[in-house]
Amino acid sequence: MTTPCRLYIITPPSLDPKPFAETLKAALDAGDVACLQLRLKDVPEDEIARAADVLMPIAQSHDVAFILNDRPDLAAKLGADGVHVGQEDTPYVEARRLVGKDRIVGVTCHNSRHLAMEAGEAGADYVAFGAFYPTTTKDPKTSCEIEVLQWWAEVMTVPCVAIGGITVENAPPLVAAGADFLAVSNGIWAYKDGPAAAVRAFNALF
Ligand SMILES: Cc1ncc(COP(=O)(O)OP(=O)(O)O)c(N)n1
Ligand SMILES: Cc1ncsc1CCOP(=O)(O)O
Ligand SMILES: [Mg+2]
Repeated sequence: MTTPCRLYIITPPSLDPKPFAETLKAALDAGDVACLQLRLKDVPEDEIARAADVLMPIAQSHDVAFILNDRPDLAAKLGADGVHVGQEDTPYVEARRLVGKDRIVGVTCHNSRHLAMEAGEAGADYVAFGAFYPTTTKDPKTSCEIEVLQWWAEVMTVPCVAIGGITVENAPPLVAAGADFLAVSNGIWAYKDGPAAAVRAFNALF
C-alpha cells in the first residue's frame, strides 16, 4: 500500500520571527503538514536560535516535525526534530553522530540515483531530489527529471522528497510519480490566496 504524499514546508529565506509566527500558525492550522524546515542562510547562529525559539513550539504543537537546515550541531542543541544536510554540508555520518539516532536526518541528492542510494544505505531518513522546476529561492546545482522519483518509489523504501519551484499548479506529476513529500517554500508563502490557502490546496491534491 502506498502512503499519501505530504507537505514539507520550508520557511522564507528571511523572516522576522514574531510577525511570521502568526502567518505560520494560520498555515499550519489549515491542513496536514509533515515538516517545517527553518532555512536561514548566512545568518548568525543567535538569529537562527531566536527564530527556532519562536517557531519550533508552533510546529511541534501542530505535530509538525521541526527540521533545521545545514546545522546538525545546532539542531541537537536547540532540540529540533531533525536536520537537513546537503552534499556540501556536514557529511551524513557526522550529522547522524551529532543529532543522535532518534532525530530525522535528510540528505540532498540532487538528481543522482547513486547519491540517494548511498544516503539511504547509510541510514538517511529521507533523500531529497531536485530541482524539478525553476526557482528563485536558490540557484540549484541540478535539475531533476520526474522519472527519478518514479524509479525511487518503485525500487526503494526510504522516503523521497521532491524540491524546487513546486507550486499547487505544477505539483500533480510529482505526486503521481510517487514523491513521499513535496518540499515547498515560495509556492506556499507567495500563493495567490495566501499560505493557508496553499496548504489547503496542496492537501486537496494529495
Ligand atoms: C528538503 C530539502 N531538500 C534539499 C535542500 C537543499 O539543501 P542544500 O543542497 O544543502 O542547499 P541549501 O538549502 O542549504 O541552500 C533543502 N534545504 N531541503
Ligand atoms: C532549497 C532548495 N534546494 C533546491 S531548490 C530549493 C529551493 C526551494 O524553494 P522553492 O520551493 O521556493 O523553489
Ligand atoms: Mg545545505
